[in-house]
Amino acid sequence: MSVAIPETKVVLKDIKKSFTTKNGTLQVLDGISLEVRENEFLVLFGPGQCGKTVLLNVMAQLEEPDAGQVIYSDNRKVYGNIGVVFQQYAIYPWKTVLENVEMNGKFKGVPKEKRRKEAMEYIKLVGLEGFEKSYPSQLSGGMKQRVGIARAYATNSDIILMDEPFGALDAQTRYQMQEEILRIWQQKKCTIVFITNNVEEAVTLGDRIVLLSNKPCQVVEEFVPDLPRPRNNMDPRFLELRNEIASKVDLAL
Ligand SMILES: Nc1ncnc2c1ncn2[C@@H]1O[C@H](COP(=O)(O)OP(=O)(O)OP(=O)(O)O)[C@@H](O)[C@H]1O
Repeated sequence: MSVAIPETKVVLKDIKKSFTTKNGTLQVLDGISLEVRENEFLVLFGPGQCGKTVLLNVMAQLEEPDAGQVIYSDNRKVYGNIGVVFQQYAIYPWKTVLENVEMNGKFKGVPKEKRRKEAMEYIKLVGLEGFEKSYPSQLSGGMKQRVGIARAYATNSDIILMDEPFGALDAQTRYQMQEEILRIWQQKKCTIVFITNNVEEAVTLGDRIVLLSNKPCQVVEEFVPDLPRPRNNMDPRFLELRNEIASKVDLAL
């Protein structure tokens, strides 16, 4: 029996990035190399301020690295062709849910009828059916982030980058959204690169967890949880892995 080997979607090769600040040069990324595979849920986990957002911006080609390469398997032009979900919702307050979700299609000149139909599908996928005409101010934090997820999916990208998307939510909503993102990803498979500084979230979500060190940020170790989904955070194996990773973060600090 042949086993399908997942295709590599993105390769990061020895990425370095520094900034010039009033206190001198701040080396943020210091030689990051990793591979992102087709349809995996990859978690990048590291302490606060270690450089996760900078790394994601480099992957999204919003930021130019000083050295190293970001290579997409299909040589794509990334801008506008990759879905990104940000921590602070980043949705337009003066636009409705539907208008926010169809925004990318509008920029790309997709005919109105087609982009509306697609946007409605994604609104349904994220559980916001019935709220198409609502404005962000009428939505809870979790619902706003559902809009962000639907908008990212509506780019029709096979890769979605998520920068601590649940970081601003209260604990209860955060748990609920973790279940939701897994349901959405299992229903509509794509590659997700998910940033978090929460170890429990990392173990709940990741097919693979890449532990990053504090600045200057490097890859410390990779973990592949051998835990069935849905994962139970009271399972002794879950706790063991969570503790192992957490102990290595302390070392990294
Ligand atoms: N444009 C910039 N100019 C100067 N310093 C920057 C710039 N962008 C990021 N930094 C610095 O790079 C470091 C890493 O920032 P980054 O936002 O990537 O951290 P993070 O790991 O995402 O943090 P958090 O988990 O708190 O969101 C920080 O010290 C930040 O101040």
